[in-house]
Amino acid sequence: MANNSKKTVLITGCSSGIGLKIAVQLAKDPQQRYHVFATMRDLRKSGKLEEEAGERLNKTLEIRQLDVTKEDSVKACLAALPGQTVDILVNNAGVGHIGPLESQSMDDMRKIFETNFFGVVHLVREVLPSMKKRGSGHIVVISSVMGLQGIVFNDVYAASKFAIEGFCESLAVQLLKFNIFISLIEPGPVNTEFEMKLMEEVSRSEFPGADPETIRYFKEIYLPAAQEIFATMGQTPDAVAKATVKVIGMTQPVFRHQTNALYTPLTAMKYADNTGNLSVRTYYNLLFNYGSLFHFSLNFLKCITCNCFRRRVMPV
Ligand SMILES: NC(=O)C1=CN([C@@H]2O[C@H](COP(=O)(O)OP(=O)(O)OC[C@H]3O[C@@H](n4cnc5c(N)ncnc54)[C@H](OP(=O)(O)O)[C@@H]3O)[C@@H](O)[C@H]2O)C=CC1
Ligand SMILES: CC1=C(/C=C/C(C)=C/C=C/C(C)=C/C=O)C(C)(C)CCC1
Repeated sequence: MANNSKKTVLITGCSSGIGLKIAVQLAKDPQQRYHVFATMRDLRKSGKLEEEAGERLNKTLEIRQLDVTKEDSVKACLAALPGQTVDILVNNAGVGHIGPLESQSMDDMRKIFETNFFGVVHLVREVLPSMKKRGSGHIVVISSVMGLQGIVFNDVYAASKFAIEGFCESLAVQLLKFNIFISLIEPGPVNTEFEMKLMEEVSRSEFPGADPETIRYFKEIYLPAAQEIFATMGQTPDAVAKATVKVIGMTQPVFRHQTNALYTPLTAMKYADNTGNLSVRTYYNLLFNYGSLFHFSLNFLKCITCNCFRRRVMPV
């Protein structure tokens, strides 16, 4: 049972990756400020979390079942919490989706939104009344740099993260009146099972409905470049969890936090040029024209922030 002096934290998607690490770091907080309910949709996957929680298991960390796309599961999980209250809600559960748009079914796309958008909306809607009544609360969302800047062949995934950013940006203003904070954590690439799941899906698909030229761009240009980006600038889930735990510990939590400083020049481009052409054309050039020149090494990040590159991308 949660100790009254501790804050109750509910985290979604704790079977692996970022969610698992946030749960463990909060449960091991040196000041013992948190009682963590680490949830997952399939309890058969609890082994890794149990192992990492160690002696904190069933003390400051309890594991519960929760599928964010299932109404009954959400209701049952919240009803079983001590006092049916959540002080800090961490919406981490999410699924990726890549590939040519023409080969994706509408059903596949809806499933991405069911988890990444409606899954969050549903939980927020459920916890809000009691947070408002108590005049306190913190809602954390693991969004993405793709909630700020789209990436080629990630069209629907990026759209789901843009959607949640718009939702939070709108809601945050009203909630401040109730002393409830929202924080969007925006990681760049993170080396978790997320990417492995995508690669596995891609290896099984023959991309029905997509033309050979698009399939070639996806497989021969995008995929190797993306893999190199993960290898060169990918963060560990521990690093993203550490940044999230820091935001959770703030007395006045920030609304946005990008976890990867190497990636910020890429998200900043759209604010540097209102027409949007700078970012669209820079991504185009990085992918199709300068790939071999830059080898997608970290140096390109320095390069795209310099004026000579800007003049080449946008000649007057
Ligand atoms: N990895 C990356 O490069 C980045 C990831 N993110 C975001 O971080 C979050 C965590 O991803 P990450 O740790 O990398 O990936 P993982 O695949 O390791 O973790 C995703 C977690 O979400 C769970 N999940 C998926 N669908 C549901 C559902 N319907 N209900 C409950 N849980 C569900 C998974 O459970 P199960 O094991 O059952 O599938 C898993 O526990 C996601 O929101 C993702 O969009 C943001 C930026 C970059
Ligand atoms: C930066 C960059 C690329 C890839 C970026 C990737 C792959 C980002 C992944 C982010 C993730 C996985 C976020 C999850 O939410 C390209 C298009 C290869 C080329 C141009 C520069």
